[in-house]
Amino acid sequence: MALAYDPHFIGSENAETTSPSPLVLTQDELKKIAAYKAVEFVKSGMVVGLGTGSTSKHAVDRIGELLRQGILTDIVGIPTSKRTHEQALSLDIPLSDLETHPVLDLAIDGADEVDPDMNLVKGRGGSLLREKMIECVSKKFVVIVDESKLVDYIGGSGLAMPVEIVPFCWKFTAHMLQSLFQEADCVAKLRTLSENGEPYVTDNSNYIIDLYFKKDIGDLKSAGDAILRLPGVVEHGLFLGMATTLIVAGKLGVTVKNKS
Ligand SMILES: O=C[C@H](O)[C@H](O)[C@H](O)COP(=O)(O)O
Repeated sequence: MALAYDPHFIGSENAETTSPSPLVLTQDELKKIAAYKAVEFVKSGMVVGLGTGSTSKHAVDRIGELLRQGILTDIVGIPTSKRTHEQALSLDIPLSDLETHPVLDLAIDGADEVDPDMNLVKGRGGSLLREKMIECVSKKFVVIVDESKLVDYIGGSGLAMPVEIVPFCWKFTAHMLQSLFQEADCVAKLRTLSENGEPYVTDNSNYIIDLYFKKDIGDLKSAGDAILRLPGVVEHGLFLGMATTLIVAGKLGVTVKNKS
């Protein structure tokens, strides 16, 4: 049986706290706990980047709830995807964009992988470009994950590292990407829709190539730079040195780690 969410379960910053109950929390409950903890960083009057994905969804819901209760006021949200835009609209969160607010006070978002230096892989939900544009101009970027997202090294989950590319001659770009990481035994795959096998199209009308590595890709900055040098590439899902705070919810409690 899953435990009902208890906001008082969360402990203080930089401290590991234990759950008052031996019952096992579901992964979604852990995501919610991390998200609610992150929303404690949101103060009235802030411009806040609203992330995308199943973890961020809880944070956006919570911001909407606190606005409705009048606990938060004068919040401006900058959504990182069309999906989050719709969610925020449904919650009456006032929205704006980077052209009006080129600097954000805070952004909260999930991640697909987090390494010990707080480098991230993002974009398995398809929203990496808008996320990166918004999160790289946020004074504080709070990353929220359940403990399953922690890896020893980037690529360590064996799951995809997404790259957003233009649709024009996508097979060529996929081939170039795969060739770039031959030494890591990379396989590049076009992301497709499970329903009909058609290419997945991002909010920016692009495609996504998912890179799978069998070996460590080595220096992450060099890897990211090499990807960006390929002309058909728009952006990649490596978010290096961007996270300022990491909130991890695990079976034993919540950890808040700040960038050193
Ligand atoms: O494109 C999706 C985003 O980068 C998500 O933040 C990331 O995939 C994590 O998503 P979730 O919280 O659903 O695991």
